[in-house]
Amino acid sequence: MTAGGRVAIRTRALTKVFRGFRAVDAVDLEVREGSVHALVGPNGAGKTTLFNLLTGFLAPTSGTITVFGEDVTGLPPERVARRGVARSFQITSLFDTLTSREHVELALQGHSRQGFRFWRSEKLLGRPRARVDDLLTQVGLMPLADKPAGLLAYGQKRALELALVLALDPPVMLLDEPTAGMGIEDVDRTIELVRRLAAGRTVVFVDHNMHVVGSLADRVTVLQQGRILAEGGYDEVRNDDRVITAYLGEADHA
Ligand SMILES: Nc1ncnc2c1ncn2[C@@H]1O[C@H](COP(=O)(O)OP(=O)(O)OP(=O)(O)O)[C@@H](O)[C@H]1O
Repeated sequence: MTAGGRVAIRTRALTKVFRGFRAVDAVDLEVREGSVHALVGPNGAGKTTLFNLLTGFLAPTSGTITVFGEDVTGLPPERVARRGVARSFQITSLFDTLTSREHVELALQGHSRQGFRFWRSEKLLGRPRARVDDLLTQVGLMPLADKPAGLLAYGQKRALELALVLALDPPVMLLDEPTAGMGIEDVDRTIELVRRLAAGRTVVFVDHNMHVVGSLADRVTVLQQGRILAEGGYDEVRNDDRVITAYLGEADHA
């Protein structure tokens, strides 16, 4: 989790307009290599839209995105992924009848077919079985490797999602609400898991749970109405009056 000298992701004046509505508005974001960076903000602040822009799932209306200094603005997701940025997928993309092992095998096959050649570990390519076991072990699913995904508990499915993004071995990992919908036990297990997965890579995540943000993030960017409202360490932004007001405003409207 130590921040390196390089910038992993940088955006300049990044903007996404939906039919005249500025969902992301002139955002200058800097994610340092090796950091764990949280994106937070009230509902509708633009977190998901920003996430989709960073991973190529949406094309920006204007502004630029660079990954390790290279311009990726407007590139489709698979080409952004090839530059080292991969995101977690939600449970909705799991196949009920396939086992955890089969999911991970598929993810690894997709990975080698698309040729993520910048960072793949040659040593591991000849040992797919060992690699599958290793990934399942990392997320704690080895004992359930041969159970169909449809029969896994909610927290286990979320762990499988993490295994699938890890299969890509991305230098930059984007996690969309990794603890959403979890009970406290699964939340704490996931915090530990993400902390381990973050070693040696850059992680950007969106989460509404401030316990998760406080436990994991080296740096927090607070968005409101598409703009950066505040940025800094967790304690710094938590005590920022503008942030408190933004969240109180949300509670008022709830
Ligand atoms: N495809 C779209 N077309 C029109 N408006 C959109 C679209 N996607 C998002 N928006 C709007 O952009 C704003 C930001 O949405 P976004 O989902 O990025 O916010 P968020 O911070 O992720 O919110 P939440 O915490 O509720 O997930 C919202 O007002 C939303 O209604």
